[in-house]
Formats: sequence, structure tokens, C-alpha cells
Amino acid sequence: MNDIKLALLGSEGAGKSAVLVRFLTKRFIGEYASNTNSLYRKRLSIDGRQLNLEVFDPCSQGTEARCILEEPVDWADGFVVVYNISDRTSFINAENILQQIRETRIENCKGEVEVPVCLVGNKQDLCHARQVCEEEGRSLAQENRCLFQEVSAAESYQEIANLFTQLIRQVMEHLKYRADRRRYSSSKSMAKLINNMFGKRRKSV
Ligand SMILES: Nc1nc2c(ncn2[C@@H]2O[C@H](COP(=O)(O)OP(=O)(O)OP(=O)(O)O)[C@@H](O)[C@H]2O)c(=O)[nH]1
Repeated sequence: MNDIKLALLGSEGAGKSAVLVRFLTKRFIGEYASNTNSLYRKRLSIDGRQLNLEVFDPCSQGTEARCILEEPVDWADGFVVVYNISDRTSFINAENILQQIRETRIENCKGEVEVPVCLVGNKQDLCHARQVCEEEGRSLAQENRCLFQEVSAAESYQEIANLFTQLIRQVMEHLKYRADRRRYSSSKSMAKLINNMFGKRRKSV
């Protein structure tokens, strides 16, 4: 069974909990306690594989983006960064968060492939009050090589489900790649060790 850990990041009130709860339960619940960190767990089956999904929804009340990032950035296998299309500040914050994910991951995992991330433009139903156009979201996602979708946690389930499914697939590939790399580098160092121990001795016989 695969364990997949995701972290939800974004400005206060962008709709992080609403997006996640929509994915996990297919329902929209209007209000959530936002003064605590929450860890959601669910068993899923994707492409016939059983998964234990854990999603960390950190409390973002009164905290700056950098503080929000500190805890989950090492823990998570993938990130969901949410902004509100009717709030430009939340988009600018999402931009900063994407940059911080990139920087932190580059520092911590030299040479590894980039961690899977998806950018979500939530509250699409508020398009009459739109402050961020869809194209801006798409091009930010392209710059950061991440998935992108505008959604409305209030009104629809399917787009959110598709997005999480794509992200989880990418995470599974990423974890497999990392495990293969670890196996390869440990078998290479084992071969080197054996060679050092016996290769030379054999030569002198
Ligand atoms: N119109 C509309 N409102 C939404 C949508 N998603 C969430 N909301 C509302 O936006 C508010 C904030 O939603 P939350 O899910 O609590 O946002 P959050 O990002 O988890 O907020 P914090 O926990 O405070 O960081 C709530 O009043 C939700 O009902 C949406 O798609 N459309």
C-alpha cells in the first residue's frame, strides 16, 4: 500500500479546506474551523492501486507564507497551492509559495526531480468579482511546471477530483523514481565496495 502525503497551502480564506473536503467527501461545507492545523486521512484506489492519502491543512490564520511553509515542506510528497480568483493578494501569495517550494526543495534534494505541485484558482463561481484572469494562473503554473485548474469548491466536484487524481499519479511516479534512484545508488556503492574488497585481491592471486 502506498502512502501519499500532500500539503495544502495558500492564503487565509482562499478555500483550501473547502477544496479538500469537496475532494474527500464530494460535499461543500460552508464554514470550517481555521484556527488549528488539520490532518485528513483517506484510503483511495487510483488506477487499481490502494493508497493511504494524508493531507495536511495548516492553520493559516495570521501567519506569513514562510511560516506556513516551514512545517510541511519537508514532510509532503506533493503540494496543492490554492488562491481565490476574486482576490489578487491571494494570487501574489500563491506565487511566493510556489517560489519557496522550489527554493526549499532545491536546497534539500540536490539533483532530484521537482516535487509535484498543483495550482488551484478557487471560487470560479465568483467570476463577476474576478481579479485574476485564468491566463495569469495558467502562465504562473507553466513557469513553475505545475498542474493548474480553476475550480469552484462551492459548485463542482469533478474538476477538483480530476486535479487531485492527476497530482496523486505524479506523486506516485515521483516516489517510484526516488526509490529506484536510491536502489540504483545503493547497488552501485555495494558493487564498488565488493570490487574494492575482492577485485584487487583476485588480481594478485
Ligand atoms: N463562493 C465561494 N465561496 C467559497 C468557495 N470555497 C470556499 N468558499 C468560502 O470561503 C471561505 C473560506 O473557505 P475555507 O475553506 O475555510 O478557506 P481556507 O483557505 O481553508 O481558510 P483558512 O483555514 O482560514 O486558511 C468560507 O466562507 C467558504 O464557504 C467557493 O468555491 N466559492
